[in-house]
Amino acid sequence: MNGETLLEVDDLRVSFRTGQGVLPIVEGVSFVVKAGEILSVVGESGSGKSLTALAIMRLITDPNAVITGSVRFRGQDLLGLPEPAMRSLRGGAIAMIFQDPMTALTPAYTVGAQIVEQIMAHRNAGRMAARTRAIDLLGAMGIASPRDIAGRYPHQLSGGMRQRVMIAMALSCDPALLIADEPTTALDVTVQAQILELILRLRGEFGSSVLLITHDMGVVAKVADRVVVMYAGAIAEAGATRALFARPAHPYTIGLLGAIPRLRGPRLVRLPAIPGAPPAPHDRPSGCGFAPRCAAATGICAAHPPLITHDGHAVACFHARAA
Ligand SMILES: Nc1ncnc2c1ncn2[C@@H]1O[C@H](COP(=O)(O)OP(=O)(O)OP(=O)(O)O)[C@@H](O)[C@H]1O
Ligand code: NI
Repeated sequence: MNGETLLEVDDLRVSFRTGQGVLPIVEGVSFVVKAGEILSVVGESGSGKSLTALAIMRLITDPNAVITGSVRFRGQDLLGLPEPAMRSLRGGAIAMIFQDPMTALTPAYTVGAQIVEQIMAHRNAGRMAARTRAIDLLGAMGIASPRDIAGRYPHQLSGGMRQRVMIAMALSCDPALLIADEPTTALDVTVQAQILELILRLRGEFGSSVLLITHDMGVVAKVADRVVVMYAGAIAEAGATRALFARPAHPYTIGLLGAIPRLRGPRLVRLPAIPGAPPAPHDRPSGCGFAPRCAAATGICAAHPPLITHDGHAVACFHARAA
């Protein structure tokens, strides 16, 4: 890891024009992904994780979407890039994989043919060379008989195998950045672990940076170097995974980690998952989004807490636990 900044997201905002006015969803998110690192964005459903990723990739197609802020990849502003240039980045220097690989795979072609097409479209490779590389990649994904799998159609493969194929396809053009949105959520636990191992190995073997979106703190603990915790469209807390797990400062992170053991009678029990649910986008409070669910909330939380960074650990909470 050389620590160089690869992706820089600054005050990213995504809103939608609706009949009732403009609905903000992503409300000013900033983070960087450094070369060779795995950064995880974690948060409950509806916190704006996927829209953040889609905005970075310029894949929000809703004509009512309003996107502001800046996204820089290797210093280049992606939000202002002409679409043809953006298209050649996608699947090239920046690749994305989704929860459901079927959305990215075409049912009518064998998976081998799709990887070959991808390689030929983004690199100056002939069909033979592309085919060799496709087979090599499938092998590198831990697929025991890559030639056999390359000849199959997506629907002939298991969910875990399809996810491997999609990762192989994403890596086929040596992306500097892989954006993975809940890549293991649809898989059973064993396959989940295998896919995470695979993502972890990518950095070593391919040198890719990874922006990994998940709602699972266990996944974060396993693979992420740094983590961004999102709540109701904003960053609640961000920092190095180890520091954040050792000393979570935001009540939401503390809740996510189940980190406050409480004495109940003679037994030490963990608090259950955070009671309540995140606010719907049209129901978000004007101040701290977490306040309605927060045991520490007071009057001051009616204001929006600024994200304050200290030693690389950022927290947006008036009642942040001291580090
Ligand atoms: N085109 C749209 N118009 C209006 N609202 C939208 C649109 N697309 C998404 N949203 C809303 O934005 C919110 C955030 O969505 P997003 O998919 O980014 O959340 P997420 O954090 O990825 O959640 P999950 O864990 O469920 O994937 C959701 O409440 C969703 O309903
Ligand atoms: Ni999502």
